[in-house]
Amino acid sequence: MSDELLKQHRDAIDAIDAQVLDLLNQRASHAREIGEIKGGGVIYRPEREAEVLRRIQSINRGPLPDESVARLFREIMSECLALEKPLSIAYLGPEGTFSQLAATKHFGHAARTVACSSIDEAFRLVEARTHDYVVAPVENSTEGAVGRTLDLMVTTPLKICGEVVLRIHHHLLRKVPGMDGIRRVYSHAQSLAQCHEWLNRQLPDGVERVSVASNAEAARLASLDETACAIAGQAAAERFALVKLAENIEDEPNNTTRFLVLGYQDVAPTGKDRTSVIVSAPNRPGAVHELVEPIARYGVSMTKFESRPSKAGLWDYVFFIDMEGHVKDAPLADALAALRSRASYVKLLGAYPQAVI
Ligand SMILES: C=C(O[C@@H]1C=C(C(=O)O)C=C[C@H]1O)C(=O)O
Repeated sequence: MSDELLKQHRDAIDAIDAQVLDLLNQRASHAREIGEIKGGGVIYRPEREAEVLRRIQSINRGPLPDESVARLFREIMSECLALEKPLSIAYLGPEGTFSQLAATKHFGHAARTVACSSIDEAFRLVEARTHDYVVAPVENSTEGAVGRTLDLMVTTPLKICGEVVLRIHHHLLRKVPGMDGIRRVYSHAQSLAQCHEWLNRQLPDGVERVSVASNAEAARLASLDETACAIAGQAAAERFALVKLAENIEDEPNNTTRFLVLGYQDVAPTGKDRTSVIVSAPNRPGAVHELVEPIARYGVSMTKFESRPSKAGLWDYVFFIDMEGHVKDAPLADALAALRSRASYVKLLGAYPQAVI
């Protein structure tokens, strides 16, 4: 490699960096001006952020991949927004949980993430306006619904204003190397279930499986006890300086969790949205079929249908339905109007941009 050639490229990079820096600060100045125009109103605009990310991907000519440029612009917007007003995001802690990763993936590193001791507490702190948004897991591709989040959605006054999709990798972590002398494995019940087959095959007989409040809590407990190990992700491994005994031990290679972002805010349509509702049907034959019939009739794509006990009466259910489209746009608006006329109860949980990254 010629030293002269190397120097030429590095000089070019230095000059470009100076321009990039200048342009970033120009962008930030506009964001700050926009903050003034908003005049203390809602600062975070998910519809605009989704539009920025989708546009960047559509005009990207490489060699950086679309996903990389979207990640970079995610951080740029995060820093610009923080000049208008720093956001605080409540999540199920402690630090190092997948919920925290999801919060940072969605809001970028300039947002402050606040660990809460339960999903309930995270909702309550945002409902009380102590924090701006809550990020809560709602479903996992292997294990299905997160019941507690769904139950909180029934009563919360908060609206869904975004979604985050996160690939979940689990590792077996321990304070010391080697499998000898392990007596128990800590993890969240969902993660124990997601790694069930691997644990059956690989763990020595008699190792107790102990479910705890979060994976980060599992990692913390394992950091205090050499006879224990934990199933948790990379962030928790780093935070508690644990040794990785085995990597990516999830049974399902595409293991993915979907999180919802909730706050006091309605979101305008972007052209690629999702709408979530809770409905209940009168308890008679064919009622559920009648309820969803308009969704099919108007050609709306239903991306989720989940039932939960309503807690109002025995064998009484509410249904969580996600549909592609925005409640303000046809054909979803028409389908929802028809659905309202048939359901005994409908709650609009929110209409929000589909996850971009
Ligand atoms: C600058 C704005 O405020 C925030 C920052 C954005 C950005 O940096 O592009 C986009 C949307 C908002 O979350 C805006 O509303 O346009």
